[in-house]
Amino acid sequence: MMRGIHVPLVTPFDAAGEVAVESVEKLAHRVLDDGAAGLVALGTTGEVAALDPAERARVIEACARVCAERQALLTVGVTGNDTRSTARALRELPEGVGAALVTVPYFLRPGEHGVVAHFEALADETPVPLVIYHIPYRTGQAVGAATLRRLGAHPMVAGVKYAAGGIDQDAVDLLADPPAGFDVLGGDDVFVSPLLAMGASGGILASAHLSTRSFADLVDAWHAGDVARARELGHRLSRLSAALFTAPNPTLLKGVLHAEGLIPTPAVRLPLVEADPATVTAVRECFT
Ligand SMILES: O=C(O)C1=N[C@H](C(=O)O)C[C@H](O)C1
Repeated sequence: MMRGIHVPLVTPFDAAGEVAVESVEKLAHRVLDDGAAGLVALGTTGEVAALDPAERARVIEACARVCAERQALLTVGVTGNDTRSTARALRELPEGVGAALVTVPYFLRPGEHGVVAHFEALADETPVPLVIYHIPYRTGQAVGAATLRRLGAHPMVAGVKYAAGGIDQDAVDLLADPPAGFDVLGGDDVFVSPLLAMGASGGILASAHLSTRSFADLVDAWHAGDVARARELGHRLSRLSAALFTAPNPTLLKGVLHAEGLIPTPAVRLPLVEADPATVTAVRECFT
């Protein structure tokens, strides 16, 4: 269901600090024109925590409009660390949303039994398929291959965005024997190429706002078994991603998109602060 590159869109702000909806739509069309398979709205990259409910609704609406027109999958980030409110947020997702990217409950550290109970409860009542967002360096909660395999057997769990901060033993175990129909998507930009080499279906990558076509080609090359091309693209793109993540995401990405004339301002909301111009220049040198 989730093969290919899914771009977690930034939320651009205009000079008055309001969400620049027109710019969201333009970016969405641009990445889909360049080979992305779908969009992710309200991810970390979209600064979801800094948006109020009305702003979140406008971002989803804009992305849903574009995805409907382009027949692309729209995934929406749903973050929460209690099961009841997360289930409510899933039930309230509007028309046009095709999947939900749901973070492993963060900060609380409920243990893997708690993670299983959380996702099974959500999967039993969600209106759209779930993608588990596994990012232990942000959530504080480990989730092993056996747990992901068990959750992946649920018909409403479509996959995992795998962001363990590297290629760990659980990634190797999971990709050796994933549940049928369960997609493993790279979520750490720098490590997407090795994950694809091991059998991942694609990636949810902020870096794919830039060089979208090359990221899509990277997925295709690994899937087609064109190792020479995949390696060359993988090494090149990992340098771009490494440069892009030398400052907190999406500060640098927004700086670059603004410098390229693709969003009206580089503004981010506190506690994020804008990237300095020298780092923006360093990233631009990686893809020009
Ligand atoms: O918003 C996302 O989805 C992503 N967030 C990650 C992060 O900010 O650490 C990076 C990844 O590329 C996608």
